[in-house]
Parts: sequence; structure tokens; C-alpha cells
Amino acid sequence: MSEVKKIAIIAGDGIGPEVVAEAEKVLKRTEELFGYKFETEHGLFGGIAIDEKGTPLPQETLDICKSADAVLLGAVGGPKWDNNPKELRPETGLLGIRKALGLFSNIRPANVFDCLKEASTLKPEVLEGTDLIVVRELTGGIYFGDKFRRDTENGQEAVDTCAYSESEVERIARQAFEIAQKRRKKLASVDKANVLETSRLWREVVNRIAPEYPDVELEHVLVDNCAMQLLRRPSSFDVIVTENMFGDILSDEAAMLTGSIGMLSSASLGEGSFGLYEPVHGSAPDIAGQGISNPIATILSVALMFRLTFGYEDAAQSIENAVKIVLDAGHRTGDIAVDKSKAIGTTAMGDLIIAAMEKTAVAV
Ligand SMILES: NC(=O)C1=CN([C@@H]2O[C@H](COP(=O)(O)OP(=O)(O)OC[C@H]3O[C@@H](n4cnc5c(N)ncnc54)[C@H](O)[C@@H]3O)[C@@H](O)[C@H]2O)C=CC1
Ligand SMILES: CC(C)CC(=O)C(=O)O
Ligand SMILES: [Mg+2]
Repeated sequence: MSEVKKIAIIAGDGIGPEVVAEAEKVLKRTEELFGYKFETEHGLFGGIAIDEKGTPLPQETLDICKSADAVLLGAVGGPKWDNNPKELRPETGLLGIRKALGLFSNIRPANVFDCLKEASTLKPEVLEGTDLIVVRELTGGIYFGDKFRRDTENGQEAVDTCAYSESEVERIARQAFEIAQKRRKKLASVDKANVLETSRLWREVVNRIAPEYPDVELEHVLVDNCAMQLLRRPSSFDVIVTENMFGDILSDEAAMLTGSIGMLSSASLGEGSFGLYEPVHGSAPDIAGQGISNPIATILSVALMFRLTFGYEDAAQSIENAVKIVLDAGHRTGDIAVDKSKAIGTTAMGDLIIAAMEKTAVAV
């Protein structure tokens, strides 16, 4: 009898509840097929928590997360809350939960499914062999620095500060080197060291520890060039490590190599096995409530949870293979469909994936 794993479920706003509902079906199917046991507890977070509790991150939700083995998050935010006072902004909640849970590392794999090359913005021959991971520093940099406004003779001035300590850079760089060692042993450290002092320190620290990983080939790439090379030579990247804001932007760009941001899963990790798993996308207010969002990013985030927090490699592979079977069979949500008239909805996609797990659970 396997140990019961506690999972905090935070659906959030917009399409968050729609995609999380499909991921919860996958959790249930995994219990049935593999005998693993999950105990789930739901928490309010984001705009819905502002409406119901007056704060984006209620203490009760944080407690649910802290007492769990892992967290599954949908997405938060939306126009209703985006212009609230600072302390009520949804991103205060999102940044707050990452900091409070010590999740300094955000792992965002962009693996291209062969059958989805048609949906990518790039030509198939450029995409060939693309399989990369963005390792984004998650609790430092400009998103977490002091921000304020002041009056000047030219009107208001707004200030965002960006700070990184050596230890913050070192811990994320070490994790990226270790991930690279288990893959194709190539690490691109992305910064803006020709201009930014934080980037100069970033590069110094990465260079200082690089000799400890002699099997990893290290390149430094300036962020503007990286944004271009991701479209020009995506297959040459293996692991990309970068600071918070650059990683946020580059991973959305990398999403388009896979066909849609609705395909990109993520794991946010700290020192131990605890992790928060969420799709890279936001709450997509433009399509929320229509039942057309792509649940695959969230479902693949469950696979990451199984692999990285629980060590359930069999169940992780079963999910990933099930997604591949469904996509190979030609099923598409609107975001990845070339012929939009044939697109299926969120629930239909989730149902097809759990049905395919029947086959893949036997195969692994
Ligand atoms: N982790 C989180 O909770 C995040 C929250 N946000 C918040 O989400 C809200 C909307 O932000 P946006 O900039 O519009 O980014 P977004 O990622 O929500 O949407 C960008 C575009 O991608 C599409 N899209 C996103 N996920 C999709 C899916 N699963 N299936 C099909 N299409 C999908 C949307 O329809 C939209 O056209 C904002 O309030 C923002 O602050 C944004 C990013 C991350
Ligand atoms: C509040 C933002 C930093 C959310 C976001 O875009 C992300 O984490 O990808
Ligand atoms: Mg983002």
C-alpha cells in the first residue's frame, strides 16, 4: 500500500479552474491505475481570494500549501483585479506564495511534440531536435526589488530595483548545471552583462562555479541575442539558466516553439522535494468560461510533480505518453489546431488523455 501524498489544489481565476479540473481527473485516474494515493485539499488564491477573503493569499491557503507534499496551481489574475492597490494585486499573491514557500527555482521544459510542428511558428527544419529547459530564478531580481513612485519636476517617476546576491545566483546556477549534467550537458547562462551590474555578478558567479562541472559546456548569451537565437537555432539549446524577468519572458517565447503556451508545464522548487506545479500560462481572461482552454500544460505539470516530488516515474511517463497518443491521433484544442473548426474543448481533451492512460499505464 503506497503512502498517501497530500496535494494542495489552488485553481485560481479565469481558466485556472477549468484546466485544474482536468488535472484532477488525471490524479484520480493515476490512483486507479497505479495504486498511488492522493489526499487533496483546496485553497482560495488570487482574485477569487481577494473577492472572498480580502487578500490574494489568505493565511489559510498558505497553511494548506505548507502542510502538503506538493501544490497544484492553475493561474491567477484578470482585469478585475490587475489595477488594485499594490497589496491586493494578484501578482502580490503569486510572488508572495513563491517566496513564502522558498521556491527559488522555476523549471520550464519546452519539448516539441513532432506532430505539433505544424502548429509552431517556426519551420519544421528549424525546430528539428528542439528539446530545451528554461531554469528561471524565481524569488529575486526586479520582481522582488523595492518599487515606488516619487514626484519630480517632470511629473511622477516610477522606480523598480533589481538586486541579486551571490548566494541567490549560486544556488540556481548549481541546480542548472546539475540538470544539464543529466541531459545533453550544455548550459546557456543568459544575462545582460554588457549593461547590468546584477548580470555582471551573475556571470562572475556562474564562471566561478563552472569548473566544478567540467563535463558541462557553458556558453554565456546576452538576453536580446538569446531571444533571437531561440527562433534561429532552438535545437542548439539544452538548459538555459537565467534571472527572474528574463526567464519569464524567454519561456513564453519558448512556448511558441511547442505550438502554444497551453503546452508549457512548470515546476517551482526549493531545497527539498516539495514543489509547486503550474502551467506557464496565466488566467487567459480572453477565453475563460468558454471551455476551450488547453489543459495539457497543467496535466503535464502533474507529470512533473510525479517525477520530481514523488518519484513516480511510471505515472509521469504514463501521462506524457498519453498526451502524445492523443496528439498523434490528431486531437487539438483551438490554440494548437491548424483547422480551428475541428478543435475540441477542455473537457474533451482531458477525457481523451485519461482514456489513453489506460494504454500507457500498461506499457511503462
Ligand atoms: N502564473 C500565473 O498565474 C500567471 C498569471 N498571469 C495573469 O493572467 C492574466 C492574463 O495574462 P496574459 O498576459 O493575458 O497571459 P495569459 O498567459 O493568460 O494569456 C496569453 C494568451 O495565451 C492564451 N492562452 C493562455 N493559456 C492558454 C491555454 N491553456 N489554452 C489556450 N490558450 C491559452 C490566452 O488566451 C491569451 O491569448 C493577467 O492577470 C496576468 O497577471 C499571467 C501569467 C502567469
Ligand atoms: C506575476 C508574474 C511574474 C507571473 C508570470 O508571468 C509568471 O510567473 O510566468
Ligand atoms: Mg509569465
